[in-house]
Amino acid sequence: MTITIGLPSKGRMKEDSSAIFERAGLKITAVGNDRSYRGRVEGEDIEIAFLSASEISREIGNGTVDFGVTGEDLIREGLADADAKVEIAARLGFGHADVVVAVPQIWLDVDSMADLGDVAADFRARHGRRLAIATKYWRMTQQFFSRQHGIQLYRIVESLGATEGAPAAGQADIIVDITSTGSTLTANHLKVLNDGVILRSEACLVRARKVEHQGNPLVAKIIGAVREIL
Ligand SMILES: Nc1ncnc2c1ncn2[C@@H]1O[C@H](COP(=O)(O)OP(=O)(O)OP(=O)(O)O)[C@@H](O)[C@H]1O
Ligand SMILES: O=P(O)(O)OC[C@H]1O[C@H](OP(=O)(O)OP(=O)(O)O)[C@H](O)[C@@H]1O
Repeated sequence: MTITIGLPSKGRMKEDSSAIFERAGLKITAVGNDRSYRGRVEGEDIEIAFLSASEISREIGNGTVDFGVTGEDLIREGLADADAKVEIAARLGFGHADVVVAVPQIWLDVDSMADLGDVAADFRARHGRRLAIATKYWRMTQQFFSRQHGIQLYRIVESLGATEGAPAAGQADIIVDITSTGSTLTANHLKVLNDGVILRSEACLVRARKVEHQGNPLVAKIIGAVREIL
């Protein structure tokens, strides 16, 4: 059985992902010319599909690829019931970023999710509408606010980019977004709530849970080889 691995074809995870496999002794060669989105691992029955980090999460979820390297945030956001569909086989130590709840710095008496719950509860009475949260992480936001913190009175405003600018632009009151150095949040006068880290994400080797993987020596070899160099 040929094993297919999805690796980032572009973006911030591209170089480190391919390098991990090389270091693990799985040397990737492109099939066709340099612009090809298919590759192979030399000497093994392994195909490489070069895809974007978000496509990789989707393709592992539906089992089109057996393994992939992508951010845990994209797995948890992209897939309902992620743990049933995929296994995080290894955390790779790059692509670190936190998915966080951030509010305007001028909200001086809001430092925690409990404080934010109080704000949300009387937001409509004060402002005539629900608290608006700008994010592209709507699944994680709903889980964190509704299930973990019992906050039900809010509205999600889908943001596809420049999310940190949404409060100043009047599109939303607060945001849920990814941060690494924190400089974009600071530049936009936002602060992370002290218990507002939803997920500490990093690049992961992720496996689609498939019955045919059980007892497959190549599957075990890939996981073993990657874990060994971490
Ligand atoms: N500073 C950062 N900002 C955004 N994402 C980051 C950052 N640091 C690490 N990441 C991680 O990188 C991954 C996204 O990478 P990238 O933006 O290259 O993906 P992509 O799917 O190709 O993006 P797009 O399709 O939006 O161009 C996510 O898993 C995210 O957690
Ligand atoms: O905490 P920081 O180090 O400031 O990083 C966080 C920012 O970096 C990313 O945007 P980027 O400009 O890379 O573009 P993208 O949204 O297209 O990935 C991300 O969406 C945040 O806006």
